[in-house]
Amino acid sequence: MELVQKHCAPCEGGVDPLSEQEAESMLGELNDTPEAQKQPWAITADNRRIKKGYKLKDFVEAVDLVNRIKDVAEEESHHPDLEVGYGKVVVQLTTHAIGGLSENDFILAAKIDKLQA
Ligand SMILES: C[C@H](O)[C@H](O)[C@H]1CNC2=NC(N)=NC(=O)C2=N1
Repeated sequence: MELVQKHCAPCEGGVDPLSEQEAESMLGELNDTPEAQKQPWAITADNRRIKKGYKLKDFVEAVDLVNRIKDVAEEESHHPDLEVGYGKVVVQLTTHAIGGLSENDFILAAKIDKLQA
């Protein structure tokens, strides 16, 4: 099943974060879409987060995207760290309960990519 069709599973710890190899493999799947061609997601140097910057027309469009991210984050009970500026939204995802990356991060990332106009 594609990442975008899956749903975030509750994660309360007790499992290992994804290994570097597992994370790289999921990143490949996440970036293998038209939405990710312009600007791909990247794994941060500490291997604990994935990150992507979206370019928008202006501040209003950036806040609009944040509002749509809010809805999907609440639906999935998984929440990104967001930085908003004029014409930009930077999204970072990690799974706090395990101190690193889980499949939930990649699922939410795939759903956020679909929100772009
Ligand atoms: C029970 C519920 O799934 C957790 O409290 C969620 C809430 N949102 C979350 N969001 C993110 N990004 N990481 C988490 O570990 C997390 N935990």
